[in-house]
Amino acid sequence: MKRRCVEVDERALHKMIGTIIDPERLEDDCAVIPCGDGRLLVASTDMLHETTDFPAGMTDWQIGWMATAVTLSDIASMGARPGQVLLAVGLDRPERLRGIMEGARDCCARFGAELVGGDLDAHGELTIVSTGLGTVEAAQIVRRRGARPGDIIAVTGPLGEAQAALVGYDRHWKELLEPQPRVREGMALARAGVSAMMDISDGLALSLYDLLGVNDCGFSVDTARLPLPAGVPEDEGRELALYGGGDFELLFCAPPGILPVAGVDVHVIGEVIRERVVLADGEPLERRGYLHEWGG
Ligand SMILES: Nc1ncnc2c1ncn2[C@@H]1O[C@H](COP(=O)(O)OP(=O)(O)OP(=O)(O)O)[C@@H](O)[C@H]1O
Ligand SMILES: Cc1ncc(C[n+]2csc(CCOP(=O)(O)O)c2C)c(N)n1
Ligand SMILES: [Mg+2]
Ligand SMILES: [Mg+2]
Ligand SMILES: [Mg+2]
Repeated sequence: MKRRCVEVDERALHKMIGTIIDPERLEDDCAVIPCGDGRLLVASTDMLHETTDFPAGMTDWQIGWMATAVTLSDIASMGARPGQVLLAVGLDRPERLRGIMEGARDCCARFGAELVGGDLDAHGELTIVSTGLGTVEAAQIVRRRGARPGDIIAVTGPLGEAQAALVGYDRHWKELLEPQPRVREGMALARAGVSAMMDISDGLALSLYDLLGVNDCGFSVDTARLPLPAGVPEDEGRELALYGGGDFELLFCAPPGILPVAGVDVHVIGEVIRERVVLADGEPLERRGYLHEWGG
């Protein structure tokens, strides 16, 4: 939530969590758990609330879909195959449950996962926590750490569409409300040998800073190369693409030689550099995006 006087944001609180659990655990979109014979389990859990995540006019089916899609997107970002999803629903009105569950089931089915459990509670504000499990060969997992100078930086699709819908570009309403996790793309990119990957839930700029936080190199993007939301004037589109949240495309780095990757829409937007900074058109990029904040 945006507040005028910001004292703490979620990234600062993550640092505190890293004094309580192993900080390396916080470096990726999912927790990574060995499960024998060279395979890894990846697990993600994400909480969404009516007031901050479910815009007015969204159907209950779309709410269930979105809550599931955000978690499958984290699994995709590790190059993993989604397996199971559990949905915990803090329900404000009982008649909403069927639509929410059907949306979650349909999103699971679309991306090869199965809805296998969850929890149910009465709650003043509709709140949904989705938990997803996936699996990946240890040799194939992709983490946020691993970028190397000279790698290209790329994304899997247009940026800023969800935020464009929020500021009134109705043609992007469906992209905002029914995000499509890049599950097939994540697995194909992992097989192709990308060096680092994450999803862009909080906007490109914050995501680049997340990569900066766990790599020993920097990230330089060329704003003229950003895939912009259709139907938006270019300057505004660039602003939405850099700082808007809710897109759920994959952001990755890769040795240039692995491109193209069959069946994946790849937009190269920049290059990994030696200096530990995030640059846009050669200037330091503002660290701003969809960030939960607590103010005084
Ligand atoms: N309260 C917490 N306790 C332990 N680990 C946490 C906590 N919150 C986040 N993490 C871990 O920190 C890492 C990053 O989490 P974060 O929520 O920033 O990523 P994300 O789920 O990809 O982003 P978003 O929530 O915007 O979709 C993940 O590995 C997550 O499991
Ligand atoms: C009012 C409103 N603003 C933005 C969005 C897009 N959106 C959906 S999930 C998410 C981030 C990940 O969530 P979190 O970081 O809370 O896990 C974002 C930015 C929306 N649906 N509604
Ligand atoms: Mg993520
Ligand atoms: Mg999260
Ligand atoms: Mg977030």
